[in-house]
Amino acid sequence: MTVTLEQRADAFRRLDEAKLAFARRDWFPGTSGNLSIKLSDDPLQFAVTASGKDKTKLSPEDYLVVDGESRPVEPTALKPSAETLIHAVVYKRIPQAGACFHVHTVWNNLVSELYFGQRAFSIQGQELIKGLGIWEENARITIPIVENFAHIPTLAAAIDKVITPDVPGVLIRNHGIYAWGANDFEAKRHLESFEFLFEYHVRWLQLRQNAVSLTHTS
Ligand SMILES: CSC[C@@H](O)[C@@H](O)C(=O)COP(=O)(O)O
Ligand SMILES: [Zn+2]
Repeated sequence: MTVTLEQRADAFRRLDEAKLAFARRDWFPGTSGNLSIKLSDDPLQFAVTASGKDKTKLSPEDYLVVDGESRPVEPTALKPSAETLIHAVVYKRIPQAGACFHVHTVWNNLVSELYFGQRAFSIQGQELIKGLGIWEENARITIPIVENFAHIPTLAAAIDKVITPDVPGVLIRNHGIYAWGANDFEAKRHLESFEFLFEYHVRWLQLRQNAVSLTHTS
């Protein structure tokens, strides 16, 4: 299937929108983060952020199109995100994924470190779990956590082993989250829901700890 110039331009425009929305929340500290939107399945091609850019800004050199091996499909001086291989793994492992977003936040880093021992973080009974597309009564979700291997093929292989269509995300220890969805709208909803759940959980732990300390000092 050939990707048309219109599809490419539409994906770049959607990436601009997602990028600005996340930038407003300070989700791209120090040029971290990367975003992609799938353009075709067979052969796999997706639009992805160029490496090392300031993702709080828009420029004509922000994105490029790559194939399933993370190689640019068009002549370009741009370098794809250093973590493009992870996007490729998500699209190959979860064929229904149409967009994949990665951000580093303090809340996702705290949760990834707190629960790395269990290699997963679970949470139950929160309304925002519905934001992940899970509507059962009192649902519990479990997001896997992988080690932050510096060697990206090793990191991508670790992610490949643990992701499933049951939960649309994976945490990397003291690094960040990858969240995906059928399209950019859904991937953004999933990412925002995860981040709400992480922040809620860490704040709740802090409040509980403060309450315990108060009981012991009074
Ligand atoms: C300087 S932030 C850390 C980066 O190594 C990486 O984790 C990241 O998210 C951004 O890398 P990039 O190559 O710009 O997509
Ligand atoms: Zn990263």
